[in-house]
Amino acid sequence: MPVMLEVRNHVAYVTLNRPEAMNSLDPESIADLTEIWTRVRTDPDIRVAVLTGAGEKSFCTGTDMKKAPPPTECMAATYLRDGQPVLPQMKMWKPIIAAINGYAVGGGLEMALACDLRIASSNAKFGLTEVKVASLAGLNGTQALPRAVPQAVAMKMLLTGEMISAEEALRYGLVSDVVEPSGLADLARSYAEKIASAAPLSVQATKQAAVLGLDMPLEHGILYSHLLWGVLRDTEDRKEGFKAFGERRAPVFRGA
Ligand SMILES: CC(C)(COP(=O)(O)OP(=O)(O)OC[C@H]1O[C@@H](n2cnc3c(N)ncnc32)[C@H](O)[C@@H]1OP(=O)(O)O)[C@@H](O)C(=O)NCCC(=O)NCCSC(=O)/C(=C/c1ccccc1)CC(=O)O
Repeated sequence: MPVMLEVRNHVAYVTLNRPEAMNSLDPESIADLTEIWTRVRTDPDIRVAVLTGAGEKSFCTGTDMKKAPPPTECMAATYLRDGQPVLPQMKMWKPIIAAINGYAVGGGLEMALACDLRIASSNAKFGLTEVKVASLAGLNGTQALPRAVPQAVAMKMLLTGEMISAEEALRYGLVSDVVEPSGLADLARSYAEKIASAAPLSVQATKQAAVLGLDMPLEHGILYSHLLWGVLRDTEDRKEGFKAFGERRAPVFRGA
């Protein structure tokens, strides 16, 4: 399988599984990802996802440039019927953690930018190298990178195609943690299980408030988040959370 899915303890582990091609995205991987993200978004048993690459060299190097098929129709037809590939399926209120285990290049970095948490192994490298192959970081890179790191750094990366190291990515805030390669999967699992043990509706509403709030004036964002708090106020899980606290026991959340 070009992409593997395993669900354990409410966590979906999504692994790009073409290490021999640096986990680049061929048409089969894109088809698998479309199906898998739909499952992650809709399966009530799944509360959070971890996206990573097989092996220790590469998270994902973007489009498989050796297998990209020539277009069979004009771009207008594709764009107006299907929209963008890959990223729209990742749009969901369940959190996604990128566990970046090596190169995150081109569309690979763009997928990582579409995730909510980014953690990396110390050998990871990050680049939007599309200008070097006569293309453009057209998934979200030209928009998301300048919002994720200082603009001067983003412009250098976008215009020169130069890669940065894990240490630089940590310094610029592109990732929150850098660990030895052998510790990456455990760290991803530990964050994912923490998120999965929290109340699912609360986690999703929190992501929605933070993500949508970024594009709102502050006062609107604050008011919107208060409405979301109100949406959660009457949930069974909030009652359970407060009750469990009083009874000094772990809460049992049901997403209701
Ligand atoms: C990452 C590298 C610098 C690593 O170099 P290294 O020397 O360590 O390893 P290699 O020998 O180069 O790689 C091993 C093996 O893997 C194959 N490989 C690696 N990456 C790709 C790839 N992206 N496509 C196909 N094959 C790949 C490599 O050929 C080797 O195979 P072998 O010879 O052993 O058979 C280095 O690999 C590197 O620079 N890779 C390319 C990175 C890159 O340029 N990525 C950008 C691709 S373009 C893109 O992602 C786009 C996304 C997009 C935008 C908008 C809408 C949809 C998608 C743009 C686009 O598609 O136009």
